[in-house]
Amino acid sequence: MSDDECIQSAGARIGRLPAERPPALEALLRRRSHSKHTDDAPSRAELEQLVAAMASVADHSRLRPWRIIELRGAARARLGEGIAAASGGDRDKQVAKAMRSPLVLVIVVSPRKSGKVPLWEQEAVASGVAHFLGLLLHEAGWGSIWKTGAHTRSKALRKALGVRKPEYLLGWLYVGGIPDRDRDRRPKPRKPLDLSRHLTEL
Ligand SMILES: Cc1cc2nc3c(=O)[nH]c(=O)nc-3n(C[C@H](O)[C@H](O)[C@H](O)COP(=O)(O)O)c2cc1C
Repeated sequence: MSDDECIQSAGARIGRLPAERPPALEALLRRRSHSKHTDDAPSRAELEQLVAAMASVADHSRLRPWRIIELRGAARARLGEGIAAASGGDRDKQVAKAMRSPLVLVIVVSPRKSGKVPLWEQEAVASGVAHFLGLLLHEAGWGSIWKTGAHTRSKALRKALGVRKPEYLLGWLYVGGIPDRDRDRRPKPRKPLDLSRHLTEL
């Protein structure tokens, strides 16, 4: 099956879709994470363009209750050092893990005071930002994967990354170039959804 046939069959399972699928649907059907990256990474200018697009994420009262910390080069070690401090684990091992990709984007919930918008709604916005950013990165030809861990919300990791309460982490995206062997792969097969469970009616 060609890439297009594979995507087409995924789409066909979702519903009656026009032959020319809208770009957002196409991008979502093709989206996948990549855990292995080359040393290439989006430039600061490219990243700014993608992050600027997050102004369109649905956001109750437009609080924009999030921020992203960009880690490149030696700064990536801060992630590993924070995890090692939180877990009491091997610093060098954690630092090596954090440096596995050329760019790390730490996703931070930055709660705003609001009588109307509770924290869970603000976290939902930050989560949307992480999802859309991963989608846009993929569409732009970059690989990314959202990671977390047992110490994502630990004080030690927050401290290492300069994140102060009430801010907290939603995890981080490892970002980089997609290796040729992965780029050539056909779209990731997805188990079709059981729509009787995921789309219910009253
Ligand atoms: C909030 C969140 C946290 C995640 N944490 C991890 C993680 O720590 N380790 C991991 O291997 N995958 C984690 N994942 C899943 C990967 O990001 C990815 O979705 C998964 O490998 C499946 O690949 P796919 O996105 O191509 O379907 C997390 C996903 C989300 C949304």
